[in-house]
Amino acid sequence: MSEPRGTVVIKVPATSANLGPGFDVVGLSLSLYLTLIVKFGPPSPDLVNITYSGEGADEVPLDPYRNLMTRVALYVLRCNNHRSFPPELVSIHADNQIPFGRGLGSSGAAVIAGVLLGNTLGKLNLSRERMLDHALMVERHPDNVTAALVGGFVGSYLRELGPVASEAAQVPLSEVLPEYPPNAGEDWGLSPPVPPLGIGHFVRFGWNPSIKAVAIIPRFELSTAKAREVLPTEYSRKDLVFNIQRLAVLTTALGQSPPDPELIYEAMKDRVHQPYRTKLIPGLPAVTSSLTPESHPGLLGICLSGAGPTILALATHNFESIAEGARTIFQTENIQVDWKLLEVVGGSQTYEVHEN
Ligand SMILES: Nc1ncnc2c1ncn2[C@@H]1O[C@H](COP(=O)(O)OP(=O)(O)OP(=O)(O)O)[C@@H](O)[C@H]1O
Ligand SMILES: N[C@@H](CCO)C(=O)O
Repeated sequence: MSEPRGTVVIKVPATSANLGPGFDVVGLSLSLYLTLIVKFGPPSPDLVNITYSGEGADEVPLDPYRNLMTRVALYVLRCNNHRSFPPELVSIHADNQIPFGRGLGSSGAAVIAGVLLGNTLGKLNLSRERMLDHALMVERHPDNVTAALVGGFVGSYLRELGPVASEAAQVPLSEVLPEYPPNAGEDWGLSPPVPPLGIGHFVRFGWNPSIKAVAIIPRFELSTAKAREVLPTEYSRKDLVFNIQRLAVLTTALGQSPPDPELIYEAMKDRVHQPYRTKLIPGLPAVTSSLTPESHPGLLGICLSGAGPTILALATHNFESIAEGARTIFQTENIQVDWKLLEVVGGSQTYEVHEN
């Protein structure tokens, strides 16, 4: 018989996607965490008890069939021949530092936490690549989930799939993540849409550790879904070339020592998503154009974080003055902000805690 399990901790970082020109391509993992404390005990028919503290604690569903993390865990379990949560699972406490709907990857962190949870509960030993496949069936753009899983400054692409795998990867999310367990007597079977192999591929770029991230966080939420609705479906060649040129430079420039503010500032400009999101985030163009390395020494570049509304300023010093500069501009639009100085960190971790 295998050893009874005690407590497992799962820790997933926040992420900032896009970094300006890398829409749906690059992500950066940052030092705010979603932490799960998962407790096991003697087998019991009772459903797992979920509790939350921190960001989102007053709005997140605690029913394991409605909560995003446990629904993802259940999806991973069902894809790997486990019908449900193991009877030894007693409780999950989530402590969350990542604000919801602000562009700091809260949903990506919840999805990765769910994948790691499913992997732990089913003792599946999935490889990191296979875990990413499962995550990409839920969050279909790879930037946040890849950075949250592997950590650092990461670029990723989705592989073009053949017709069969392509169909499997396009199933509606409601089928990947059904909200409810089957009614009594019904069986939802063991045939969820299993992810095709090797959907996502990634590479980690160099990062100069003297570069920190100032996150300027407006006090309003903007859902990623809403911020994607305003984007066009077609772009001019001029705008695409503008972004590709900058992204190519940025992926190396942020690893160089010393970092070159002139190079990075221009390389963090974007024409694919930020201009269209301005109508949802008053003050965005003024903040990204008024704060420069000349006006605020130490600033390297500034952009929208993920789908917004958070602004991400990369800098080596002078953090408070950069954040206050952004605050002043947002105030003219009647938007209040909070700001945090964040470090670029490693990826997700799962570890057992042995209690005496
Ligand atoms: N820890 C969590 N547990 C359960 N649900 C969560 C958790 N974190 C986020 N969510 C869900 O994800 C939603 C936010 O996701 P959304 O994609 O809109 O924004 P985001 O991930 O914070 O920002 P971005 O994708 O731009 O970085 C929340 O409103 C909530 O429904
Ligand atoms: N690349 C995504 C990140 C948000 O999750 C977007 O900008 O919509």
